[in-house]
Amino acid sequence: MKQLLSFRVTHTRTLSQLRKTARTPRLEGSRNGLVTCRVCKIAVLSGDGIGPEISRVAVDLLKVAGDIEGVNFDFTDALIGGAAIDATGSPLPEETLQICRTSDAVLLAAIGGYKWDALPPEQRPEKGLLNLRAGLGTFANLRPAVVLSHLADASTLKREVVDGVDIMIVRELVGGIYFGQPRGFRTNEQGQKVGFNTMVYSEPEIERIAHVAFQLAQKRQKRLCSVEKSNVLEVSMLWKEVVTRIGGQYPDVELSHMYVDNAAMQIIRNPRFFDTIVTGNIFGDILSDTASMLTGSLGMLPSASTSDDGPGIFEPVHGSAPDIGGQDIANPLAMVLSAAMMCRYGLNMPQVAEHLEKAVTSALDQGYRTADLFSEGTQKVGCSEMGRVLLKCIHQESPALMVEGSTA
Ligand SMILES: NC(=O)C1=CN([C@@H]2O[C@H](COP(=O)(O)OP(=O)(O)OC[C@H]3O[C@@H](n4cnc5c(N)ncnc54)[C@H](O)[C@@H]3O)[C@@H](O)[C@H]2O)C=CC1
Ligand SMILES: CC(C)CC(=O)C(=O)O
Ligand SMILES: [Mg+2]
Repeated sequence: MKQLLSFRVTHTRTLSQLRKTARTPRLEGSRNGLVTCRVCKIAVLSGDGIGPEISRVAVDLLKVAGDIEGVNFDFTDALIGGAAIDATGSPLPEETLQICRTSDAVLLAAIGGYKWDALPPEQRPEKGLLNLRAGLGTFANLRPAVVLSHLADASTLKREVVDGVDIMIVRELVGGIYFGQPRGFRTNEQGQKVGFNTMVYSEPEIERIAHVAFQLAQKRQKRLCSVEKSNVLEVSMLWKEVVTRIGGQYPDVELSHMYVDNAAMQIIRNPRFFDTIVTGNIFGDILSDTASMLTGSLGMLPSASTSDDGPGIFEPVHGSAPDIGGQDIANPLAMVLSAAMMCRYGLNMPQVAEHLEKAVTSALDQGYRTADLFSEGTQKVGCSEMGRVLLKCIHQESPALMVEGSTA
């Protein structure tokens, strides 16, 4: 966790620079003319599957950490994904988008599930998430994959391969093949059904994500690897050309290029080669799930998605895990670390983030593991039990500030 923390501290300034309109929490209440509390409006989108279980843990921790630091989190629950389809017929109701737009940040768990898999593309839960990202313009998705020393043996790869890994994947989030037109189904001349999508990027779209990635790399190890498929795809040829040109403005950053198939292999073969990666929407999606296994579990990877203005979206990298939904066995740590990223980068409240991050470190130090990370010699806990352990850790760190009525 030390490495994760040091990444966070080191990069705070870059990320707040990226968020040109950093959300400034409102001030509320005064005692003898002194401000006593800050108010942060958070849209909570729990979604489907394990979503409600893991977001409950994060919200409970935020309340306690906020109380300790004099921050009043004003949470508004809103529907997205399958839950929204069931309630309203739409995977992203207009009301949800409005709540998100008027919030300081969006804390999202996950969407999707078997129940909705047969729906047409426009009506699926995934469409709700894509439309939310597009609606808020969150083009820069930062997905850190950091191997914590306590968990190096939890990876399916050897400790000597994963020890010390600290990769930042910068994924373009509102363009590429997930959004390109035309898309759909048609019938060809032979009467056969054909499905098609379009992978498209414009120069400005590549330029803005490249700037984000170079600026992040400047604050890290100053090595940026641009991942694409320019040996085959025109869209990737343009990607490489634009990233190379933007690189001229960042002579202190060593830029390399890699085809995505090779990158997937190198992440497994020699992950420490990578410092910062910049890539398009679908490649970043796939490579971040790949990189998650370096850390021991997909349930460990948080993310932050930022725009030029407006609230960011903070969500774990994983999906709704319908295979384990409702069983209280999911790992809530990616969700908790996403909430920490929200506090640190979305709300500029590093002191609140620290409570959450330290609680995660401390719970792992004490040997608590959810099923995905469990091994002999550690203590297996469920999702809500891990939540209680984390709350206890926060209270142990700040005993003098123990909040009346809180349930450690
Ligand atoms: N951002 C989002 O909301 C995303 C949603 N999805 C949706 O989620 C649904 C399931 O997709 P999958 O491909 O199965 O991906 P998934 O990420 O939900 O699950 C993949 C595997 O990882 C496990 N897993 C994931 N998160 C975990 C956690 N926190 N703790 C313990 N184990 C965890 C699952 O049990 C499963 O075995 C689909 O409907 C998909 O479209 C998928 C990815 C992202
Ligand atoms: C639309 C989502 C399901 C895409 C995804 O897997 C992700 O963003 O990680
Ligand atoms: Mg994904």
